[in-house]
Amino acid sequence: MSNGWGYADHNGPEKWCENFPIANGPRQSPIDIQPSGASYDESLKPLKLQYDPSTSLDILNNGHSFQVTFADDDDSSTLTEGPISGKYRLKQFHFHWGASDDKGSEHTVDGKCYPAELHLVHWNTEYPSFGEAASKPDGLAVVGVFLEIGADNPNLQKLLDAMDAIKCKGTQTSFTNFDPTVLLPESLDYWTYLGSLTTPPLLESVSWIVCKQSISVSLEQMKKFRSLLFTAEDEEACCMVNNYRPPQPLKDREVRASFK
Ligand SMILES: Cc1ccnc(S(N)(=O)=O)n1
Ligand SMILES: [Zn+2]
Repeated sequence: MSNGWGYADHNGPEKWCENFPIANGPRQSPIDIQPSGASYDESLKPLKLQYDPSTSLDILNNGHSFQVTFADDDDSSTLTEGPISGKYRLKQFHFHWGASDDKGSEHTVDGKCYPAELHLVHWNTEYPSFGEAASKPDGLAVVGVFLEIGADNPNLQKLLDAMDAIKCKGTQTSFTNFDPTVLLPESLDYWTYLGSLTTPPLLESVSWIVCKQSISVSLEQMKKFRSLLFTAEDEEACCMVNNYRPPQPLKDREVRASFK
């Protein structure tokens, strides 16, 4: 893979195993969630997400997605309870989406794809940093939220308005005073399982927490996502779409549900 990993035929998910053999590991993500195969676990606690909007810093096109990065030098924005032990700090959130509304999410539910999926990435404060945590089996916790076509979602608008400033790979702009709580669904019922990062280096360090309820996104708002580019200003333009990894084998794992 001469020019790094991506989502094209020559450097996409089917090729990642060449440079990242863990791609065929025992706890890869995403997965197809089959609700009938998930076991309700009464010991699972409700998610406790406490975010301080003043920790949001900037929004970046990293050439694979766009991400909003948060200050993580103290416990101002954290995830606790839920399926995890201890305290995890919010590092960033980003999305995955498709070229059309029939695909784009990474997790699927009984084979159903959503047009997009939000990932809120947190790291375990048992470890000194995100980088250290990312290599530990209990190092990360990612909350996944499906986006479903429906009414215009005003809570996405600040993100969409910033996209004109980050059209190309490597561009970023200030993105302050944003509370990611507004991106969460009303119900925080969830499925949880042990998995991995869904992009290289595909580290098997993620406790996945996938919300059962989706949030809405309009057709017009999805078109704005698709206006971003994988490419830098001095490269031939390639639309940022289909930046999702397909479901991976469940292998010897269980999926638990926080709800009956
Ligand atoms: C921070 C980070 C890196 C790679 N992959 C992910 S993801 N898509 O599993 O949330 N997050
Ligand atoms: Zn992701």
